[in-house]
Amino acid sequence: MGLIFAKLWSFFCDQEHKVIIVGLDNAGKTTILYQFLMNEVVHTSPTIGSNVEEIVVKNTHFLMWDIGGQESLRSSWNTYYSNTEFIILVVDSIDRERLSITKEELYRMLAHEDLRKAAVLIFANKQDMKGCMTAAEISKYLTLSSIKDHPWHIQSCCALTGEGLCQGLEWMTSHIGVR
Ligand SMILES: Nc1nc2c(ncn2[C@@H]2O[C@H](COP(=O)(O)OP(=O)(O)OP(=O)(O)O)[C@@H](O)[C@H]2O)c(=O)[nH]1
Ligand SMILES: [Mg+2]
Repeated sequence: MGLIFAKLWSFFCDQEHKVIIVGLDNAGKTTILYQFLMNEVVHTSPTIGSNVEEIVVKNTHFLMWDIGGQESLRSSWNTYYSNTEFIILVVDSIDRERLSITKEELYRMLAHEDLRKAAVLIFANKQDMKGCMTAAEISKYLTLSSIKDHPWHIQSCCALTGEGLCQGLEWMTSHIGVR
C-alpha cells in the first residue's frame, strides 16, 4: 500500500529538474528551447541574459534555462550552475573553426563544483547544413569517451525541423536520478 502511495505521489507531484542550455552564440539554443515548448520555429535574436521555460515530458517537469552564448556572456554562465541536473550543450555542426572553443567551455563546466552531479546531453545541431560535422566527428573532437565522471550522450539534430530533439529528451528522462 505504501509503495503504491509513493508511486502515485511521485507521479502527481513530480519535482522540477533544472536544465541549463549552453553553447556558443548562434548554435541554436533558443531555437531548440522554443521547439521543445511549442513545436515550432521562432524568430530569434542573440540572447542577452537568458530565457527560462518549463517543459513537461511524460509528466516530468524540466525547468530549462537557455543562456546567451556570446563571448562576453560566457563568464557569467556559472551564475546559473547551482542545482543543475542536466547540461544541454548545443553545437553548431557547421562551425568547425570554433569547436575548439566549445571544447574548452565544456571541460571548464565539467570541472566546476556546482556541476559535479550534472549529466550532459550534447546536441550536434544544424544537421541540415551541407558539409556539417557528424555527431561521431564531434564526439571524437570533444574526446567525449574520456568523460567518466558525468553521464553523457550525443544526439544529432536539426532545430528547424525538430528532428532528433525528442530522442535527446528521452535520454534525459531516462537519466533522472541516476546520480
Ligand atoms: N540551418 C539551421 N539553422 C538553425 C538551426 N537551429 C538554429 N538555426 C538558426 O541559427 C540561428 C541562431 O539560432 P539561435 O537559436 O538564436 O542561437 P543561440 O544559440 O540561441 O544564440 P545566442 O542566443 O546568441 O547564444 C538562427 O538564425 C536560427 O534560425 C538548424 O538546425 N539548422
Ligand atoms: Mg539564444
